[in-house]
Amino acid sequence: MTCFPVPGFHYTDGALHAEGVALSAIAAAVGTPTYVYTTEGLTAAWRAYADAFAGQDVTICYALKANSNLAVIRTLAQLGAGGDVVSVGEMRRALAAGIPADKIVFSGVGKTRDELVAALKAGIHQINVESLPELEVLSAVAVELGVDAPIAIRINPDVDAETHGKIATGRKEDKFGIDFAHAGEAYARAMALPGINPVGIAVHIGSQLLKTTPFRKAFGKLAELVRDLKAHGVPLSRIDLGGGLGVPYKPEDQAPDYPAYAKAIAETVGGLGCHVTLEPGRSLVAAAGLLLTRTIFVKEGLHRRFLIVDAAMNDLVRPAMYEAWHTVIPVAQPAADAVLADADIVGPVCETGDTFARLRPMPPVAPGDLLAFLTAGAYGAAMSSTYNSRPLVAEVLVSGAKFEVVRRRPSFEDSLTLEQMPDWLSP
Ligand SMILES: Cc1ncc(COP(=O)(O)O)c(C=O)c1O
Ligand SMILES: N[C@@H](CCCC[NH3+])C(=O)O
Repeated sequence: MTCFPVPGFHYTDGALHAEGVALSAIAAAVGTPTYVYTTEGLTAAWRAYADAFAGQDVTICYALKANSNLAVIRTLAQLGAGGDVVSVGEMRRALAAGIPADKIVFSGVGKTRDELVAALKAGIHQINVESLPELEVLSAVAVELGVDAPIAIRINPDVDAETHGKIATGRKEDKFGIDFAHAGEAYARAMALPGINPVGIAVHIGSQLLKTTPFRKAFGKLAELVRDLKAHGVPLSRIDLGGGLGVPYKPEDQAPDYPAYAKAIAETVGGLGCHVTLEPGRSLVAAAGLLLTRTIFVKEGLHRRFLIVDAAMNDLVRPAMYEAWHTVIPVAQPAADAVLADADIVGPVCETGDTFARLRPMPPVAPGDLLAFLTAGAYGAAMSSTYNSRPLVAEVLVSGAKFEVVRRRPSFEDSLTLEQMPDWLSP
């Protein structure tokens, strides 16, 4: 899978379409900036997992943090996905979108007592515990509620995921999980505590991994640990291998090899008699979404040509936050012989970091032209904000020739509803 074309997005009759819908029609109806997701893209991403793991006993819990739009979650839930959640808000979204409680895993380094109470009351499949203090609080809460908490302990395997430093999570200096060396101690405590049922073990080494080698390394270490723990009487029956499989963002990026990933899992943890859970986020939703934006101005500077668009870092923060690349293409298909010229593609926010691309070879673009930022379905809308008092970006889901606004753009009045003026400032 390269970043374009991908299932769901294509040029037809010189115009970029999402399935059977012209993106210009969505822009006319909904305005810009708007995220557009395709059912076809979501389904294709799901199928890649289903095909790779056919015949293996694997549950796929979609990591809602990548895109927590209810319609996106429900589309994946209807294909068979469970959910991986990291807050009570995500847990409630998963339930509201139709994911049954017994297919929900709760991850995260800092769950509050209230969140643990909510998770136990909802009767979810598993809580992935990341520290001894969390284990103690969970035990107390479970005893209070009169239930047993099914848990996995997240282990930090000290493996470099070979990804961007800000999204690597499995090195010893990272905040996630319990050190490999303290795993035995953690399980001994879990076995001794009332209300704790230590059924599983978990690992997640990072995000946007394009190679299988770091996974193989981490899963191999985990397998050794599982054998050792089982030999010491820990009743492990579940292994949660997290998410992390990447997607090609740049045309030259090599798409991850799903069969090799499935093989790495089978060959490392396959023979342990444990049920395997995966928590993919990005790889299920990234390619299924694009950010549709309109060019406001074209500014010819002395040193640069700037395409100033109506999307900004508050709508898609990945380039500002991780120097991430998103391929940008015009909605009107450029002529085959169009001459490319370098441009900086920037948003209106008052930060130099509000730059989506520097010196990007682009075909001719005029004010008013629509552009699409590809591979934006993951960590796009989910990380959007209202910085500079810009309304939250709208989201649209397409299915065949139909499209629907699945999150509307808030009005200015909506944006004021959470604020109030103290009496002493009344005129
Ligand atoms: C515990 C956990 N599971 C799953 C994911 C999903 O990762 P990705 O979107 O890279 O598949 C993350 C985010 O990196 C995570 O922290
Ligand atoms: N937000 C990151 C991924 C973080 C993964 C969460 N653990 C991105 O956009 O690439």
